[in-house]
Amino acid sequence: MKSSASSPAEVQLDKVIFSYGEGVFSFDVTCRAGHVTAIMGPSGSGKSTLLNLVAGFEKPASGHILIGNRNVTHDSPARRPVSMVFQENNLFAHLNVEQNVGLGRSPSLRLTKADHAAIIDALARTGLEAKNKRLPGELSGGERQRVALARVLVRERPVLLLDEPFASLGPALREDMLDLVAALQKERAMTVLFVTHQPEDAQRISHDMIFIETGHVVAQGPVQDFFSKAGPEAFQRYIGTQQAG
Ligand SMILES: Nc1ncnc2c1ncn2[C@@H]1O[C@H](COP(=O)(O)OP(=O)(O)OP(=O)(O)O)[C@@H](O)[C@H]1O
Repeated sequence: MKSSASSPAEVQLDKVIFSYGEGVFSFDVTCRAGHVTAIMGPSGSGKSTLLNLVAGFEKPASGHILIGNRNVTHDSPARRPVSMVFQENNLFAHLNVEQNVGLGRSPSLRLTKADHAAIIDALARTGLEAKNKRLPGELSGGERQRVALARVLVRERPVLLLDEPFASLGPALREDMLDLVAALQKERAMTVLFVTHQPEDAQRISHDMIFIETGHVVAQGPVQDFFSKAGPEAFQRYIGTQQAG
C-alpha cells in the first residue's frame, strides 16, 4: 500500500548502532514530521550513513528505525515510505524524462491513466513539460535534478532524503532548486532530511538542524539557534573552519 504524502511522518533513529568495521556510528535522534531537518557535519562524519540507515541501504547492528511510528528496521528499501535524491546518477540514461519519472509509479513502467496524469502534473510542477521526451544526457545538471524531484512527487512518499542533491550546481541555480524543494515540501507536508555542506542552504529551507561529528549527533535544535552567537560550539567551530578554508 502506498503511504499518503498528506500524513506527515516523524523519522526516528532509536538507539541505532551501526559499524562499517572500524568507525562506530550511534544515532538516537528524531526528525519532526512535516519539517525540513538539515544534517551537517565534517566530511566522513556519517551524514550519508544516517540517510542510508533511514532508507534501508544499511541495517543497524542494534536499535530501531521508525517512520511515522512504524518500525521499518527490517523492511527492504522498496517497502519504506521514503524517496531519496542523490548528488547525481538519479536517472537511467537510456530512459527519457517521462519514463524516468514514471519509474516512481511503476518499476516496470506499466502505467495507468491516473499514473500518466500524475506524471504530467509533476513535469508541469517542476517546469519540465517541454522536455518530457529528452534523455538525461540532453539535459543540464539542474534539469536532471528536477526530473529526480518530479519522480519524488509521483512516488507520494511522506519522507524525502536529500543527499547533497544540488552540490554540483552554481549558487543561483542552487537557490532556485532549494526554493522548489521548499515549495514541494510545504505542498505535500513531507518530512525532509537534507544533507548539505552549505550553511546558507541549510538556513534557506530548514526548520531544524542535526550536527554530526565522528558518527554521533553532537547538537540538534531549531536551525536559527545554530546561527546565533550562542549556537552550539562544535557547529560554530565547523563553520568557522569552512569560512577560513
Ligand atoms: N560502504 C562503506 N564501507 C566502509 N566504510 C564506509 C562505507 N561508506 C562510508 N564509509 C565510511 O564511513 C564514514 C562515514 O561516511 P559517510 O559517507 O556517512 O560520511 P559523510 O558525513 O556523508 O561524508 P561526506 O560529507 O564526505 O559525504 C567515512 O569514514 C567513510 O569512509
